[in-house]
Amino acid sequence: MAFKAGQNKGRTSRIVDAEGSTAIRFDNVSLRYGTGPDVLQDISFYLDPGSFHFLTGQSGAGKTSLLSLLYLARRPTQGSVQMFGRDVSSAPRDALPALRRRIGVVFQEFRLLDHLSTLDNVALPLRVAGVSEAEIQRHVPELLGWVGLSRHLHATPPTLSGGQKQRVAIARAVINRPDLLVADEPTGSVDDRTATRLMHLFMELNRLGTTVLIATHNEGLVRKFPFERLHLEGGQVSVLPPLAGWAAGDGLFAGGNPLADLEDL
Ligand SMILES: Nc1ncnc2c1ncn2[C@@H]1O[C@H](COP(=O)(O)OP(=O)(O)OP(=O)(O)O)[C@@H](O)[C@H]1O
Repeated sequence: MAFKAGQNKGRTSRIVDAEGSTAIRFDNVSLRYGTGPDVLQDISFYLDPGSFHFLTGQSGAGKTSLLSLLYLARRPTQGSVQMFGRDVSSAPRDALPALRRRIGVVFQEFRLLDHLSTLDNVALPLRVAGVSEAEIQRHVPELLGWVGLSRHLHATPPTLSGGQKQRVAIARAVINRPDLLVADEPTGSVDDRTATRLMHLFMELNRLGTTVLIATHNEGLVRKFPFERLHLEGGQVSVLPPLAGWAAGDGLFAGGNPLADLEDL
């Protein structure tokens, strides 16, 4: 599959594996809002480059807060966050836009631009990166087809259902094949069958080298896929083993490309 257009050239200084993905390291990170209590309390963890994790925890446990540190919307109150081979928590403000372009984000509330079409929303990261219009017209409809939105290329977000908007948001997050994908409840507005198919899209992205972290309340999904869980509780984090009882390659993809039937959505 080729849902990006030549974006990996000229990148340097990362903790990388052979695929060009990134490692994540939190050291003694705390986060609080204003004068409130610590939402994250002195947490430390390391995620391998090219890994795939679920982020779990009850409502209010701090999942969105942790993701906001990863997509560089906030800095920790204490501690350091290492990504792309550097301490991003102390990176100068003018370094942040370039770092953010390497991160795909699916926001819980989608954050689509209502005045732009589906196609133009998804094309945004490519346009920012200077990808040619010809490539955009080739790649964006292809990806929107994979997520089942071929018939909605020119629709604007206010005319779409919640599940359709969610798939536009997912397409926008993955189109540029980011080094890191963080997704906040990315299957919260779709049915189980579509959720499973979207997981296949994330897994395909991961296979191509992207480090993936998916926050979810959907225990059925967590039980279905064999990924470790970064679990938040009481401001603390633990890395827990997969809930699914099968190993990657055991048969989920038997019969070919898992993305092949996404067009039927
Ligand atoms: N902007 C903010 N200002 C003040 N408090 C906040 C802010 N954002 C989150 N919080 C608080 O931080 C805590 C963690 O919230 P967060 O949204 O990170 O949890 P969550 O695990 O993502 O929850 P959910 O599963 O319901 O989305 C909550 O107590 C919440 O009220």
